[in-house]
Amino acid sequence: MATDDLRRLAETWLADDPDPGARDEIRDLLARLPDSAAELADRFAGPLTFGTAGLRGRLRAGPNGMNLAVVTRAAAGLIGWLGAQGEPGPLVIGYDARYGSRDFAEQTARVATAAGREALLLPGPLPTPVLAYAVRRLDAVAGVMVTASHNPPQDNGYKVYLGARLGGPAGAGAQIVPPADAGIEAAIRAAGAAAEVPLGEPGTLLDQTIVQGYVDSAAAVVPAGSRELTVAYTPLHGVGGQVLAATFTAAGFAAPAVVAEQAEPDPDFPTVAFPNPEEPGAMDLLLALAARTDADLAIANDPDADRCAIAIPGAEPGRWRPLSGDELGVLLADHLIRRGVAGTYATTIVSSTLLRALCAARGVPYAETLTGFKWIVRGAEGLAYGYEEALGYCVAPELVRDKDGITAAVTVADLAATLKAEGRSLADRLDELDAEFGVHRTGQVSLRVEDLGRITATMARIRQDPPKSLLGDPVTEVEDRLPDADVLTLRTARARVVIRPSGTEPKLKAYLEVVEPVTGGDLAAARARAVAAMESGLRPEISAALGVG
Ligand SMILES: O=P([O-])(O)O[C@H]1O[C@H](COP(=O)(O)O)[C@@H](O)[C@H](O)[C@H]1O
Ligand SMILES: [Mg+2]
Repeated sequence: MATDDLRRLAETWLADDPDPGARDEIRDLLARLPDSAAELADRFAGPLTFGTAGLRGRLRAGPNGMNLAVVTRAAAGLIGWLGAQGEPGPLVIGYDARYGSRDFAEQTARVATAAGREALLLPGPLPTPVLAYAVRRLDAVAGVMVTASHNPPQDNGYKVYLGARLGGPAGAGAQIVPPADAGIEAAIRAAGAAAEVPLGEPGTLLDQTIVQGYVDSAAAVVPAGSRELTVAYTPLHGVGGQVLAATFTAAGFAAPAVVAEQAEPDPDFPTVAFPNPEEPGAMDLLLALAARTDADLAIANDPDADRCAIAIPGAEPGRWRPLSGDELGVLLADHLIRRGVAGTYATTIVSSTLLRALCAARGVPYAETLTGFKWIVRGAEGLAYGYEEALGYCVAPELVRDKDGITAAVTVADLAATLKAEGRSLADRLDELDAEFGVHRTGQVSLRVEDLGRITATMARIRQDPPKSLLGDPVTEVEDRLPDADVLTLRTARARVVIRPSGTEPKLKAYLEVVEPVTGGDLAAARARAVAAMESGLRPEISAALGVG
């Protein structure tokens, strides 16, 4: 864009931005033109759009960031769209402990009340699943959760949920999907200037009853059983701590030992490089605590507590083994199937194929959807359970129509305690599943970029010239989901690779799977072959194909 056009865009925005800090940022960038041209162009590259999980972006001024002006217009668009649907009912609003979260939540409430809609604010920074629960429980017309989940501290985001009347039976309390997201985006564009959006009263602050309601229902997700279990836990500087501890004690477990440095919400996430349990090192303090307290199970939530990661004692004393989302996802499915929980079991096209095999063997209905929990929860009539490889699990779809790191945690604790009472462990159950179905080893390669164009270019290049062979086997199938979804799947006899751009972060992701049959009952040998195929074969091959490293 020409510098003059950029300057005009920025000046127009400046005149409308209600936040003095944000105005200073833009003024500063304008003063430093032409040196700041690239930065300004990026900030005005376009509006944030609804990705995998709502709006998400850097906290910074301009349309391509999360800031008060963008949130005001987003709220005005949402409220306008709800009005246009002719649906009455309250909007319920939650927020995490990130920079800006509370302000963005309160601004959303004011936009709602000015338009004559009741706004109900959750009583403090709380987990995303509490908001998703509240949308259903309070029969809200819609919900907003201000959070950027596990993203870096500089980010924030805005998740939008619809209640039963607009979301339909499967989508009641779930995040928005097309066409609602496009409709709301159009309403946001039409909302006009942020400065002209009317602001009303601050809305109604809900009391702790809603939190207690969630805690009681979450605890009731697990049936009575053994509660002999020692747990180490971290909320990873996020908002999960109190609700998780309350849920554990309500379910009859002892309160877990908590990583002290990460126990309280802190928007700087000071002890981790990325507050994402998937990232290397994020669980180090947790594993140290688990070893120190001789725990049976280590549990981490992501900062908005909709994800759950666990680690189990390793083969050698003092060593801990973090499980992948696929491992825990299949363990939970297996547990619920054994408990006789009827209905469809669902996962996504980027998760392990083990759930499909398990469901087929047990005669249980199975469904597969695109990436994102908004799709999983709509994946089937009569959903019993859903999970995705990104550490997301829904064990109680009638309670929370989204992933829920709290009910997942208490369910895996129930499973671990049940096994422990039988003198067995989660590791034993994983062994049994591998012996029965073969070792399904999954992994991920991701390309983090500064320039989003690199993602588009890489996808185009791989579409044009996909790898002909992987692990020495010919690629027998290349499945392209365009135009429905920007997803490419490659298959060989032993491996599967799914490549797609992230919808929440500037990343290209490849999801890898290698399946190694167990021959002659030798599980250890099959595992070793699977690890070698993944680490010395598929991972380097795909890293090279994507240009990672
Ligand atoms: O960030 P969260 O915890 O809200 O999680 C969100 O983003 C994840 C990553 O999505 P992507 O691969 O497109 O970046 C999705 O797997 C998940 O379903 C979605 O709810
Ligand atoms: Mg999250």
